[in-house]
This record gives sequence, C-alpha cells and structure tokens, in this order.
Amino acid sequence: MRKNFRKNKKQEKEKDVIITIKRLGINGEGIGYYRKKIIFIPGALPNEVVVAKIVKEYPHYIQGELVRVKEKSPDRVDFPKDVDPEIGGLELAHLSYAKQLEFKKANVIEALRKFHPRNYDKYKVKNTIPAPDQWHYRAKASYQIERDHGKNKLGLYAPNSHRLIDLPVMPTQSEGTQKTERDIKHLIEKNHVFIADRRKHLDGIKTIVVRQSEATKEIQVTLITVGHKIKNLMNLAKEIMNLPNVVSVYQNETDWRNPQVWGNKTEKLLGKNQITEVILGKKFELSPRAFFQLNPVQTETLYSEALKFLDLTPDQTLIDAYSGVGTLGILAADQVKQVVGIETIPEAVEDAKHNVQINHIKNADYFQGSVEKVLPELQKGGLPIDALIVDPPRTGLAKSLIKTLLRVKPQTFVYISCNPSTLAQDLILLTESYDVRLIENVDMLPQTPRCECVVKLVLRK
Ligand SMILES: C[S@@+](CC[C@H](N)C(=O)[O-])C[C@H]1O[C@@H](n2cnc3c(N)ncnc32)[C@H](O)[C@@H]1O
Repeated sequence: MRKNFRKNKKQEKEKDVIITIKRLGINGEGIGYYRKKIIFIPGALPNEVVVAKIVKEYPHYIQGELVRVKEKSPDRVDFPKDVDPEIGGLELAHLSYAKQLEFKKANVIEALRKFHPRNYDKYKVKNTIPAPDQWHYRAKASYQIERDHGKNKLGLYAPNSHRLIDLPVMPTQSEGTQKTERDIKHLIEKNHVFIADRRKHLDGIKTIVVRQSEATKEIQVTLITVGHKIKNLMNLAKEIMNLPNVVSVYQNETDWRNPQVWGNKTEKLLGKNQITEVILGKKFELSPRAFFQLNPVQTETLYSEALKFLDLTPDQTLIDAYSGVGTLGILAADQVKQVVGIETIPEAVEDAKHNVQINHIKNADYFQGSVEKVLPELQKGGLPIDALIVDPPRTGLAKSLIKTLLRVKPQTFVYISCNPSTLAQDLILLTESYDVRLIENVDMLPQTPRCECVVKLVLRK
C-alpha cells in the first residue's frame, strides 16, 4: 500500500477521485479512467473501486496515488508487515501469488497484441512456472550509502525520489545479504570511513554490493567508491572479511560523472577472486561485475526450460550469445559438438573461460565483444551457426544483429527475454523467417511485475 493509503476519509481532499480499476499495467499499477483519460494508480487492483489522489495530469494520462480501497478485490492480500510502503521491488506484493502468475502471462500476451508480430494471436503462451520461494530469494543486494543530518543511511531509494530508506526490511532479499549490509554499516561507522558526498565534493564509499552464492553460501562484497584512496578502507575490508561467509572484498572505483552504479576500475582488496555458485550440477565462479540471475534457485528451472526448448543434437555448434559467465553454453556443452560464447564484459568472459576449465569442458570457447560485431565476424571466418541461444539485457537485440540472423538463419533458435515489450518488437523482424513455436514464462522475481520468457523459434520452410 502506498503512503496515502493510510489517510482516513476525513482527510480526503477535493482533488480525490473515485475510480473503478479495469486492469493492471505493465508495471503492476492499477489502470482506470477519469474524464476519458487513462489513470495509473499503483497499489490498486482490477475490479476494485478506489479513492485516488491526482498527483499529476499529463496530456495523455494521469498519475494517481491510492488513498483507500472502497471495494476490495478478493485477490488482494496483506502487504508485508513493517515494510516501507514506498520501497521498490514489491509492486505486486498486495496481489495473491496465483494472480501474479496470471498477470505475468497476460503481460506477455498484451505486449504481443500491442506490437503484433506475424501470427501473434496463434502463439502458444504457457502458464507461468511459479518460483518455489516467493520471499527472500534475492541473492544480491546493492545498497546506497549517504550522510544525512550527521547520520549514515544505507539502503534503497524510494522509486522516483531522493529518499533513502535506511536499512530497509526487504522481504524478497535473502537474510544473509541483508544481515551483511547491516553489519557493514556498523563497521563503516566504527572505522570512520568517509561516505561520498556530491555536494561537498567528498570522496568516499557510495554503494555496497553484497552477493551470496546459494550453493556454497560464500559472500562477495564490493565497496563502490568515488575516488581511489579512501582513508581506512583497508581496515574496513579486513573487518568485513571476519563477517560470516564473507570470502572476498573488492573495491570498484567510479566518479560523479558516471550515471551507472559501477565504475570501470575493479580491484580485489582481500580474499578469493570469485565466489562459486552451482547450477544443475555445474560450477560457476563469479567476479563482482559479472551478471548472474538474482534468484539462483529458480535459475535452474529457467535454464532447464531453455535447454529443453533448444533440443540440441551432437553435430551442432551452439552460439551462447550474451553469455555472462558462460552458464547456458556450459550446461549445453555435452549435447553439442562445440559451444561458442559472446559477451561484452571482460571479467565475465574470463570467468566463462575459467568455468569451462573447472567443469572439465573441452568443446567451449568464449569471446569478448558485442554479439552484433563478433557474431558476423565468426561467421565470416567459417564458424557454422546452426544453433543459437540469445539472452540479451532488457533493451533486446540490436537491429544489426537481427539482420545478421535473418541472413545466417540458424536452424535451432531460442530467445530468453526479460522484457516482453522488446521481445515483441524483435519478433516483428525475426518472424520474417521464423515461426514462434512456444513461449514459456518463468517467474524469477515474485512480488514484482518482471518476468522471464523462453521462446522457441522455428525456421519457416
Ligand atoms: C541477461 S544477461 C544474461 C547472461 C547469461 N546468459 C546468464 O544467464 O547468466 C545479459 C548479458 O549480456 C551482456 N551484454 C549486454 N549487451 C551485450 C552485447 N551487445 N553483446 C554481448 N553481450 C552483451 C551483459 O554483460 C550480460 O552479461
């Protein structure tokens, strides 16, 4: 529930309006109509009648805020206790889990309807596979730190605001990562380590990233700093190493001009180079900057589905495009003749090469660079591209890559997407040569509107 939901009737203002909610939007917000304009009301559910405040009116829509629910949906569940109602990542926590799964499937269908790739209304979209753990599944926490009125705050910003929620109770975050963040805050204070301050141009710590392996419980800590030489940082790192399960502490350096969380320079301060995760019996060593799914338990289901969809044969060369630390290719290596992975982040490519070795795989190689550049080069060099799995970031595939794929026409093609909207747009082009055989949704992030789809594409004869 949002902050103003707690208001009582007397406090309702003239600007408050009564809205019947028709459906959920792609970000999980309730959608209704007010004076023929669409109104978005986060926290409201379909078929509810709600009192909402008009926050801002735009030319084509209105942003509303939930004041109270007049007629409640039977699908409404209690928002978790003691959790800041404005925290991000819990956009659907007031909706029953069964309905969250239905919403995620409907979200994919809605994106297909909106962009209507060829024959979209005939695609088979299977029911969303539920996550075994709907709480405490996030194995990585990335908390910002700032100094506010003489006190340190470490936590998450409320979405679209500058309000940092200090040590938030985050019910989807794993206990281990939350506790480590709390302990580090205490150690920063004990060691008098500076906190970065943009207004005062002060160097110091800006972000603390804690990642834990589900299989080995090992914890990797990265202190993202503005500036390099931070007084007492090494003392802090030594004390962090004594916290339960912590096996390494890294420093990543950024500056105020960089809008991203991570800077380009990463240096190990103490401990092991990587932490080890285990997925479907294979080991994966992870460097701080390498991508890894946030929900390691459900990752096994996602990858198993992707491998089923691939249905590989021993004579094939599999391209693992957007390969991260080499997960999908390594899991598929014993089913094919050869695996070739492509990934932009150099540390992730190093991890992938190392992971090939520790899993005793002889037929996989990983290349650093963008898929759109490296794939056509490899093809020109004579690499057969008969099987392909793509797992791009939310932005989807580059148009130039789609052009290459339509020319090369891999026989076996699976697309893993974390964004139905870019998936549907990419399918407009890909269905010039491919049919969509099956779409499966796997719920990786319960309580959020996010979903992960596996799509099987079949080359049209
Ligand atoms: C969604 S992750 C998938 C990683 C991996 N398949 C996995 O399951 O762990 C996307 C990966 O693509 C990488 N990436 C982003 N843009 C890329 C590009 N243009 N070419 C190659 N890799 C890219 C990112 O660094 C990230 O590791």
